[in-house]
Amino acid sequence: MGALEGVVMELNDCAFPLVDSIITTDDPNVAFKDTDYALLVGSKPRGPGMERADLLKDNGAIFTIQGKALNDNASRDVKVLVVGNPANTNAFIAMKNAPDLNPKNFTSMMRLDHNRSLSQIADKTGSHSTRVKQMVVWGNHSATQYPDISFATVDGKPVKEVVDNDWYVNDFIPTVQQRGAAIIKARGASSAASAASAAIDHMRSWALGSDGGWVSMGVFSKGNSYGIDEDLMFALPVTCENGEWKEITGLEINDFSREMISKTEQELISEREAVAGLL
Ligand SMILES: NC(=O)c1ccc[n+]([C@@H]2O[C@H](COP(=O)([O-])OP(=O)(O)OC[C@H]3O[C@@H](n4cnc5c(N)ncnc54)[C@H](O)[C@@H]3O)[C@@H](O)[C@H]2O)c1
Repeated sequence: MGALEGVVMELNDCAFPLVDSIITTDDPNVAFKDTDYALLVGSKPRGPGMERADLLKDNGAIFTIQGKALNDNASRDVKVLVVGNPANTNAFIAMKNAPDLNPKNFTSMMRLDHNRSLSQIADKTGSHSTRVKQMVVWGNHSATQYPDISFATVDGKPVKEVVDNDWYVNDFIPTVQQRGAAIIKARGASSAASAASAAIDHMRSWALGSDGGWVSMGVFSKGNSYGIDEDLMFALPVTCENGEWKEITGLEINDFSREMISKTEQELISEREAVAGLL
């Protein structure tokens, strides 16, 4: 709680025009009272020698409590963004522990992966990230994620016509998948500014709309149009309008994409199995 006081001092010192007051608490029932936007960032990092299943369980305990507190206290229209890793499964646990809230209110952060993809394409093609459209990242926020350029355009041209397939498969995909690790290696600390910026992008699109633009969000997969397991928190291509996200349906999935989507789907299914006791 001492460190939190320092955070509040910094927030006050930013003199943000929209900050009215700040409540500090370690009680989720107080923190989530009438909450409209919840950014769940706190989670336990993976320690040396820690198995993935142990990490899932330890973090699962955090997100069970937060899901219940959101269920009992938050606004019925609350928008929840889970950033803390493993973000998709943590969001899934929170959602399952909030049965009175619409599952569509829970999302996990894939926007950083989406933005990383835009930036890599812009760099490769000598364009700008704002000129890259219709990017899709499927699946889990992990090394199995599938950054898919099948529908993407740059300066109005299909990206697939501008870059060669070898770069796409052997350079672009692994670079985006491993970007988090590359940043840790270079900086000695995990991505912070880019992650915070992506969280703002995610919430801004969700709340204010994406103007028809495609964005990637980890969302509840129930009823998805791509044959993906219907009980996962899975990154899909969406547009946002009127405070709601909507899946982009009807995209043609080729064999390569199907294989990549299936791989990340299998990982999420195994994560779900590891936390079955918390759901
Ligand atoms: N989805 C993404 O794209 C993405 C990107 C960047 C970081 N992340 C993840 O976001 C998380 C936060 O990253 P960071 O760099 O700020 O890590 P950090 O270690 O600096 O901060 C984690 C915070 O979680 C808090 N915490 C620990 N246990 C908690 C609990 N039971 N309840 C609430 N809070 C608790 C810790 O006190 C700490 O302040 C990590 O899990 C990281 O892997 C995700």
